[in-house]
Amino acid sequence: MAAITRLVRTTSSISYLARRCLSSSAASDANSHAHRCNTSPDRNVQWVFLGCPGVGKGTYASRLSSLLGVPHIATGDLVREELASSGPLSAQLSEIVNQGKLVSDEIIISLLSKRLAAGGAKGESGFILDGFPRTIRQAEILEGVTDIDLVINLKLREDVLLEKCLGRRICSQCGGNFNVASIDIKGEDGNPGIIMAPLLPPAHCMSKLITRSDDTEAVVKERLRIYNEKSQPVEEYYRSRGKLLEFVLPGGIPESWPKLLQALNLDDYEDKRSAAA
Ligand SMILES: Nc1ncnc2c1ncn2[C@@H]1O[C@H](COP(=O)(O)OP(=O)(O)O)[C@@H](O)[C@H]1O
Repeated sequence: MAAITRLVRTTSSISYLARRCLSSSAASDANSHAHRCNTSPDRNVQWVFLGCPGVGKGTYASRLSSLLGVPHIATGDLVREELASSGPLSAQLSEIVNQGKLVSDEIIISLLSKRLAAGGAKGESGFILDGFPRTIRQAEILEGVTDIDLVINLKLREDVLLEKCLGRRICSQCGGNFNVASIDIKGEDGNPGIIMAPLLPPAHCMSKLITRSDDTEAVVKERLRIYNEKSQPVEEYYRSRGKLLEFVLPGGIPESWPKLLQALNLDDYEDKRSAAA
């Protein structure tokens, strides 16, 4: 309970800086809202990324965060930092994460509150959340304390998700995220194929690559199962509030990034920003 009260305090203190991208007619479709969203340089977005493990939430959230100048806050990273710190929660978290289960709402909200408070103290405003909310309860708590402008729901077929999770690599030195999976699925029965080139590290990272301990086949399958059970209802939660933008990834970063920017009406954002300067 204390953690939730803290989240209330920290998110309310930053929410006044947010501008609503979506208009108040919540029943309207988020896709058309997103097209009309007039992002300006003084705007601090409060966006959420949803999507299955391996879909690329981290990649696209991090790119958008650099483009828009707002922090990218991934609760999975907060959990991994806590694990690495060998703090009081670390043994308990390690068991949960390595089984592919969700950490309790209390713990995740406590980690998120601390992160938001630390950002607030540094003058951060706006955010792109990645990996939160993952349960209806988390969504309700978030909705109760702040205005989420837009929820981007990334989609990719399940066989690709598994391959992408198994191909994930992190450089133990620079922390860079890479992917060695090479996806080339031919279209069949009227369904389109999909090609995703690997995202290979530079030569100096090659010998330092590590794999997340929860990116094994059994654990990824369990995480996908849990996503369908606990997190898919969160999509419906935001859809019914007119905040959900569905985005089916057409391929790797080179094809998907420009199309995502287009869907968000951000394709000429840099030009708009320089024109306004
Ligand atoms: N919002 C959350 N609620 C509960 N557990 C979470 C949440 N975010 C992250 N976790 C925990 O951290 C793990 C890693 O999260 P993340 O890096 O987002 O993985 P994924 O690749 O599955 O999206 C999850 O499997 C879960 O145990």
